[in-house]
Amino acid sequence: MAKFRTLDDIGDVRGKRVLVRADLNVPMQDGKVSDDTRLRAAQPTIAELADKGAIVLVLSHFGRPKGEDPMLSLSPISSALAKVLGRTVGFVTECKGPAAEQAVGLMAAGEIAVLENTRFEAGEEKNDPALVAAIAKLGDLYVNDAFSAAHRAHASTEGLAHVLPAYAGRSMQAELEHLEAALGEPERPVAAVVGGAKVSSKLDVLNNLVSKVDHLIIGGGMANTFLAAKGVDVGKSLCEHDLKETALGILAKADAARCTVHLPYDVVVAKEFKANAANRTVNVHEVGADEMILDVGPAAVEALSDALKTCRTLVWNGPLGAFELEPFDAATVALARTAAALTEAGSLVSVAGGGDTVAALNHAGVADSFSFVSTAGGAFLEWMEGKALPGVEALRA
Ligand SMILES: Nc1ncnc2c1ncn2[C@@H]1O[C@H](COP(=O)(O)OP(=O)(O)OP(=O)(O)O)[C@@H](O)[C@H]1O
Ligand SMILES: O=C(O)[C@H](O)COP(=O)(O)O
Repeated sequence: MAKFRTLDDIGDVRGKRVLVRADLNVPMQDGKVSDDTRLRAAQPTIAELADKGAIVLVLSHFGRPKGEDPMLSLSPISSALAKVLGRTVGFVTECKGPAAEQAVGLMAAGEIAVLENTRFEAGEEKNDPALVAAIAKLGDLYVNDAFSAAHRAHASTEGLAHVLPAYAGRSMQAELEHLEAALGEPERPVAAVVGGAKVSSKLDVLNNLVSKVDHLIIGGGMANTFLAAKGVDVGKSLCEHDLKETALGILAKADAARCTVHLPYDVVVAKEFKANAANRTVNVHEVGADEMILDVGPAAVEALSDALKTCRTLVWNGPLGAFELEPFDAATVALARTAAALTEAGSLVSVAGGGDTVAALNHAGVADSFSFVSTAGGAFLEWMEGKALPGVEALRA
């Protein structure tokens, strides 16, 4: 970490406007934050800066909006952040421009405000210098505390670091230190569990991961795409049919790299995507045309647990099933508990990351038993692949 400027190097911030890029992209259910891990991760940096008299302006994206979308406003999340911090948090309805400048101009030393979703701006994901300059007008200093968004070279995650004095926040610093300690030189065999719903963005990662791990356990929507690629009829399951060729390429690469790929052979299916939907456990070849695969089946989970017992290191991103909807949480909970028990027994180093993955581990009651739980999903996987993360690189001293 010596290569990065941190809050230890930031000097006197009293009265200075500090733009803090946090990751407030938290899971929501029924309009409420269902897991506040990322908000708690943002707390040390925000509190430290506010206590030192800075005017703290929190920047973040939320979801993947196409332009302005009231459903993806950060307003409700700023209230949740206030609860976590135990402090008053204001909300500014823009992240740049005259209205934002006026609102920030009225803030006093030690006050905190969240600015509106940076992805409402077309220039955010393009890292547009004009947007970078407009946001930079609001601040004197920039602190990046969003390791989980550091794989994006966006205006708020990368561009700002080039135009304002830039520092790593406490959460960013802790993530980099812990990941290096746990996974810098992982003990083999290494298993990776990759599940969840972001199939297209994670397929790229798998392509690189197969040459680095000994066991690749594929679950969630990811598994459906691989099963379909192998000719299985997955019915109405979440599946990216246009990526079947890519999936086959990954399987071939895994084979060449002697990486064992584990795909479910029994699955839990339902006709509706809702809690307690009528369901049945079937062989993957027996999924009905009107059914969805919502979880890995119990026989496959037992085999996965056995495979895990032979491993020394585990990296986990993405739940094995639709864990928010009981009983489709069963596979994720069972494998998480096996991993936690192995970690507690000292035979496994377990590192997990991902917004929903962390929520799933909390749901299983085992997050504290893992060796390290990262707030990051995609960024965590790219770090694991050995890729340079633009948001981290831009902070190098
Ligand atoms: N078989 C399935 N069908 C539909 N959705 C599924 C299935 N399995 C898992 N999911 C959904 O995947 C979502 C989580 O996927 P996601 O890829 O976002 O994981 P994550 O841990 O949040 O990683 P990241 O931080 O990279 O987003 C959950 O909402 C879960 O319901
Ligand atoms: O949830 C995440 O992994 C981060 O917040 C990044 O979100 P993104 O994948 O939409 O860029």
